[in-house]
Amino acid sequence: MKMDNLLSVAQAVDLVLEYAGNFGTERIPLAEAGGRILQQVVRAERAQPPYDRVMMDGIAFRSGSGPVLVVHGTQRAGAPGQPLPEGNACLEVMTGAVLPEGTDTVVPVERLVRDGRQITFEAGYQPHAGQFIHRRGSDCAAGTELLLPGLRLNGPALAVLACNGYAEVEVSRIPSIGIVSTGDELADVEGPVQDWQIRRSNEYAIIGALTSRRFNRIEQSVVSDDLAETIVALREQLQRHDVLVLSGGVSMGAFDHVPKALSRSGVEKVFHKVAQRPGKPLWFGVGSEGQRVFGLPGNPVSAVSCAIRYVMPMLLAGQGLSRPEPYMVELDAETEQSATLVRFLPVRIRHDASGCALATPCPMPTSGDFSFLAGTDGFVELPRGEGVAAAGTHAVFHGW
Ligand SMILES: Nc1nc2c(c(=O)[nH]1)N[C@H]1C(S)=C(S)[C@@H](COP(=O)(O)OP(=O)(O)OC[C@H]3O[C@@H](n4cnc5c(N)ncnc54)[C@H](O)[C@@H]3O)O[C@H]1N2
Ligand code: MOO
Repeated sequence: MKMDNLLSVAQAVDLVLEYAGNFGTERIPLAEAGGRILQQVVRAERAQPPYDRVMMDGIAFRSGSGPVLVVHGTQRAGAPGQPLPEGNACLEVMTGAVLPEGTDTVVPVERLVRDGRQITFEAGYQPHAGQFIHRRGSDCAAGTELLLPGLRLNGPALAVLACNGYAEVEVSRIPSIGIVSTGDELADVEGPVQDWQIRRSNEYAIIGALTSRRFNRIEQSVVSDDLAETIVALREQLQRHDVLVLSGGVSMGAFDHVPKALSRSGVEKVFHKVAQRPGKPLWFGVGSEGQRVFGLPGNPVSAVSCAIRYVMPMLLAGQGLSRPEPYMVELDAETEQSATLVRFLPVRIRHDASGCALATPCPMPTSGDFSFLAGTDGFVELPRGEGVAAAGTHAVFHGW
């Protein structure tokens, strides 16, 4: 059958990922590093904690001394450790303070009975020697490898960087992405719109997907359905960006100039058309300087589905993240399959009482109707098959 000659989704994704490469690294201030991908080894600046540290507000004393202790001063956090005098002495201590020299045990203030400078413990209280102290180096030794390249930096990771003196951090560089909309029918988001025009929306679906994944170096541009103008615009965009994401102009129409304009701009085609619905006319190629170029089909459901299924995995792989584990969900209603095409089926996700993710199909009327899409969470990838996929079928989910 003719469709069988088309590339499968799996083959097309593999080809895109083959070209993922990486986009280099950059040093950025620590406070801007949340969500970025670490590209250096982070080592402990010194032992942590760097000193024996008091865990409770109370007193520190030498175990075995007493039973009546005399307070000789206060050891605050942020001050060098004080020596404890000989005899039945103790020091008032604060949480986080250096354990005073000569003490080995801390008793919380709630357990103390105080009379002026004299301290005894509440009736029946027996402190264990060495209690309530964070020992120097109990967290890690100096020089320990704490974080490795490839980690997505979350809050705790930023805290580890801060604690070890990393004011700047080496992370994967965010590629520069040019989003190019093609079409004479496209009008701006604001301003007048004629009866024969539509407002440009695909780039916002793509921007939403990009920025929610922290890809925020984006430039938008528009070209008309004119071959010469498209070539000029694409050559310029190729000089400015690592990745181009075009929408529209990749199917069979007399004004669908994108494949020709790309090849005349030195972009080598890797594939055109994939056995999928929506998004069959997807185009992917590589520029003369390694720029990755996606020609997304113009229909809005096709454009955003292909952005999620192909552009995002390529960008994430280029950040040094491994291929994500498939996120499986269970269909909660039967759904028609296609014998020849993989279906990207929009769904809403909910969880049953046992936590299992259930996907409610929200089939698209056509790939041009997308108002309903905003109420969905993403799509499932339904393999080719005869007839219907029964309720209970497991499928891979891709979130918007
Ligand atoms: N003879 C054939 N015609 C078509 C085929 C085919 O195989 N043979 N494939 C169809 C499929 S499937 C798709 S998908 C579309 C893809 O077409 P293009 O990529 O060439 O896109 P356009 O024709 O430029 O536009 C399609 C549709 O999308 C609207 N559009 C375009 N850009 C935007 C935008 N930025 N924001 C919102 N909407 C946009 C455009 O107005 C059209 O309605 O081709 C089929 N035809
Ligand atoms: O496959 Mo096209 O992407 O339906 O409209």
